[in-house]
Amino acid sequence: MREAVTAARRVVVKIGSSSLTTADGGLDEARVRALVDALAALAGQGREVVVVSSGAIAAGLAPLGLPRRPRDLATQQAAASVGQGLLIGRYADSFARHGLTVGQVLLTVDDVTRRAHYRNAYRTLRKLLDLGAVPIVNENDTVATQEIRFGDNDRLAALVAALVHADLLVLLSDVDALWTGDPRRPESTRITEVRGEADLAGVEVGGAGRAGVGTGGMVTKVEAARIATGFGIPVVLTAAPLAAAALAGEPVGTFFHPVRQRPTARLFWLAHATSPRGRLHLDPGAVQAVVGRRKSLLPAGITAVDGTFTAGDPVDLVDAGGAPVARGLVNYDAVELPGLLGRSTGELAAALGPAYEREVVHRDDLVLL
Ligand SMILES: Nc1ncnc2c1ncn2[C@@H]1O[C@H](COP(=O)(O)OP(=O)(O)O)[C@@H](O)[C@H]1O
Ligand SMILES: N[C@@H](CCC(=O)OP(=O)(O)O)C(=O)O
Repeated sequence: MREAVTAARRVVVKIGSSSLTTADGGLDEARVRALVDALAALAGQGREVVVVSSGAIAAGLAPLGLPRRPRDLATQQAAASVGQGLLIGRYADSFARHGLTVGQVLLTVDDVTRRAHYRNAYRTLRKLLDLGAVPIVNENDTVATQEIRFGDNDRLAALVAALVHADLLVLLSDVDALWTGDPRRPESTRITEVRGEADLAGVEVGGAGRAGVGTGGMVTKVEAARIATGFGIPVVLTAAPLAAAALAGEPVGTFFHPVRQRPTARLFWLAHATSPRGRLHLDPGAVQAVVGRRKSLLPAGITAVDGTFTAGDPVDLVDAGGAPVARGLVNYDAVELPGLLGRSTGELAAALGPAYEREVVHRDDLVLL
């Protein structure tokens, strides 16, 4: 029996497209209902459930007469727009059979990475749970552009788990566990527990199983498990039909133990959840100061700036060879920086005023990569 599972009060359950659709790609009502039965039982025990559900694009294909998952973003967005409504309708009906109400929550990357936004997302999710509703989360595919898109709900689920301070993350897929290699190969074996990085050494994590249905395959699930366990949240990875057994603490699937040693949640967030909006090129002295001595980054050590960002955005700090060495929240807009580069803070304060004495990235807002 897995005690971390049975003791969990707040649980985030992520379900992949491959577990919600039929072989020809339509939404499979029986599967949604079976999953909801397992989740409703959990809610019936007084535990809080947040569902992160994929399947909007898959559910929109048939109604639009599309034979397979489109490659271009605009058609994917159209499919998601049609499919999301059908998907939430299925969940609403299935949960209603158990007397439960669902709330749809569509999130973009910004909603879970920018501080002001994630507080907002947290408040909404918290309120839904307080009111006894089941939040059904998905990425807001219809508005997300390629650059600002997660594209995979595994990572989104890990971030939502961190956001709501979940006690457990369950990743449900069409494969019963993490295997040492492609599960179809005879030499591959099931991995029952992962205690840390060492247990993942040598594991071959491949792409999506059913071509045209799932997106990230095992790569994004293992990454999601790393993110969640880094926040101190245990993870169970298993197949959708084993959801009830997994939630009852039975030793099915793969259990990822939480990693004890962890950076503060905010910096972990910065390293894993944010996409950099630009790059600051550092001279060797600045790399030494930031990486070696954990100092703030000053304008004097920056040689060039790429990207269009505004103050508060995440940016990567790169060395002379262009390799990222750290990520941080920048204190200036991209357009302001070129005029400041190479100048000391004293000189800038004298020329431009005391506001220009501030660091470009403060050391409290920096995480080494
Ligand atoms: N080491 C591995 N262990 C388990 N499954 C793997 C592994 N490598 C690749 N896979 C594939 O990953 C698939 C699950 O990912 P995906 O199709 O994206 O699912 P979902 O739609 O649930 O997110 C499995 O069907 C399996 O074929
Ligand atoms: N947001 C997309 C899902 C993207 C995704 O992560 O899919 P999957 O790999 O099946 O979990 C959708 O609803 O179609």
